[in-house]
Amino acid sequence: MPETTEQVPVLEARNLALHFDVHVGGDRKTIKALDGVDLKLYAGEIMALVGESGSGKTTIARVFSLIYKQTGGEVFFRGEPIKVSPRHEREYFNNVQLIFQDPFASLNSLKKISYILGRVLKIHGLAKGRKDVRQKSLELLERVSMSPAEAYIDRYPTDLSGGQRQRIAIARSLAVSPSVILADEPTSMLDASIRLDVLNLLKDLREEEGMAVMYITHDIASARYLSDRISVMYGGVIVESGPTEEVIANPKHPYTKLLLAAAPNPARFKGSGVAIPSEAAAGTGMDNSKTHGGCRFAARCPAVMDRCLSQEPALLELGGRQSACWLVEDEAQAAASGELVSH
Ligand SMILES: Nc1ncnc2c1ncn2[C@@H]1O[C@H](COP(=O)(O)OP(=O)(O)OP(=O)(O)O)[C@@H](O)[C@H]1O
Repeated sequence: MPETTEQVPVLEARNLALHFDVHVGGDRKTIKALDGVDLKLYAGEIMALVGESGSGKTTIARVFSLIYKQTGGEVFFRGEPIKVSPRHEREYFNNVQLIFQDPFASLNSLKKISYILGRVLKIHGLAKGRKDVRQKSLELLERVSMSPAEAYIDRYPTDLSGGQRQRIAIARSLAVSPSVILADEPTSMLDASIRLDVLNLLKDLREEEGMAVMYITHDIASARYLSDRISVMYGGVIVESGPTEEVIANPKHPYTKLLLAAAPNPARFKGSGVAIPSEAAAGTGMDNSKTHGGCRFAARCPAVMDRCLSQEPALLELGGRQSACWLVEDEAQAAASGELVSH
């Protein structure tokens, strides 16, 4: 959590854009997966990135994991622009690790757990000799509560449940002692009964090892359960961000209000992690290949005003919260002039 506003974020995106040129049935289209994202992740915090399908959440994780190169804007690690060269990448991946959605696809099912963990330890020069590699692999298993570790180390991923596989994937990323984990829907492929275990593991890693976690999800209830801060994405930009409880109790952006209204019970979290039925309850998702004159949420916004159709609101700071909405701009101006505004 930021102790002061001066604290340097461990990861930061400034005006980040990623536009994909695609060909659809002979036509060329530009998909604006990210279209000017401003985002900060601070050391030791859990920040949830929430939004419906196609809003750009995975694309952000992929840019921060150097899988995609942005087409605009900048990304920073500890205040320095992220450099892409073999030497810098290695150092970067010692600090920033990505956990994928699908623990079935991300682990080689033909190899034993001992090989999967030992390989990373050897590649990064973190263990030497068979005994040391095995000992450190056992320690990694204990860190993700796969205990007794001896009972798991000689098994194959196919012998394990989805939740256990995700723990192995997390253990593998912990081998380098990262300071940041990017967790892209880490529980969405798991049985409802074990989702909470994996979320609690991420919580423990933050508590015990001080890691920063960017938790990507559709599910605002699990975001509430896990995170200190929520950033809400819509159509390739952040439309609202702030301390989790404040955002849930008093959402500023009409899109966040719709997400909360569409969630079956935002106070619920029993580990079921049911995704927000946003399309059904809040209209259809945005077509991010179309150009929009004003606010990208205007077509779905119940509070739309004339200027929303022609001018795009910037992400505005208001008392430790941020929101990209003209209503909030009005509120900020009223606050500055001592008026009271109610919506
Ligand atoms: N490699 C690619 N080529 C073309 N378009 C892409 C590519 N990757 C992502 N997109 C598009 O970018 C947009 C954002 O996708 P992204 O996967 O980041 O969304 P998301 O919020 O993570 O959604 P989901 O929750 O469904 O994963 C979507 O319209 C997607 O189709």
